[in-house]
Amino acid sequence: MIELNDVTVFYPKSEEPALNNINLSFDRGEFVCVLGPSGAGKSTMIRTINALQQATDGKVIIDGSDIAEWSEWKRRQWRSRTGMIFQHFHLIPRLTVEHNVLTGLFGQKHGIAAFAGVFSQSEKNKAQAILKQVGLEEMADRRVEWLSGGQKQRVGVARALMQEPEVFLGDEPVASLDPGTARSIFQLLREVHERKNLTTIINVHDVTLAKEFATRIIGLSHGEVIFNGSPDDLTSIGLETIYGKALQA
Ligand SMILES: Nc1ncnc2c1ncn2[C@@H]1O[C@H](COP(=O)(O)OP(=O)(O)OP(=O)(O)O)[C@@H](O)[C@H]1O
Repeated sequence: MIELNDVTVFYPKSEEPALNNINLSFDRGEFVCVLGPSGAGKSTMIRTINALQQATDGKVIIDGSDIAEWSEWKRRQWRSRTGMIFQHFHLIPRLTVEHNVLTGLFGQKHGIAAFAGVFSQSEKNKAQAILKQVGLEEMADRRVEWLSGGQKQRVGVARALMQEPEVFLGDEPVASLDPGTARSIFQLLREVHERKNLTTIINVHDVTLAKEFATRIIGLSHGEVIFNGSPDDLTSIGLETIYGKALQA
């Protein structure tokens, strides 16, 4: 379980906190979508959960253990248990699809071995099996730079799966995709989430996708939680509070 207890994050030289006294918990099996306008603190929350950003105040507790007390090695271990998916994919364009997927082992292997493409046959077989799950088995040898945005994000999901994660964190993973492709990526994420019984936390701007796929929605505004409930409970009034303007639920 992931718990944020009274978590506040100030960036250096900022007068306003990026996260302000956040209290949230995330259970295994939850598919949580985080909504909020630009600057609300969504990325900061993901980075704080991933131990990339330290809380200025409060505690981040993973399975009962306080992140602040962890060694850098333990933090890295935690990151290797969390699969990250990004808006701009963060893939290596000139490498093949399969090689990019294998870089998901980066946290578990020696960095140079991972980068130089030194992977065992069993690791390659695993990458192939994962590529099949995300519908890219025919594209293993293709360079990533030749793929469409949706295909690139499937590679991003496959790379995260290579880590055998317990947690999936997405920072606007569909913001660069057209609506149909965005929906198919959410379908894939939800499918993988259910198959692996993950904890999934996705920042998203698209309210319709959040309402369709999330088991719970969190609304952030100015670093504060202003909605935390089921998709059905998110009314147009709730959305107006999150975004500060009238939106249709
Ligand atoms: N590295 C940083 N240094 C200083 N301030 C930062 C830094 N990163 C984010 N901030 C500030 O912290 C606040 C929260 O930013 P954050 O990126 O978490 O919001 P967000 O909801 O993810 O926004 P977006 O939807 O635009 O990605 C903003 O005011 C932002 O300007």
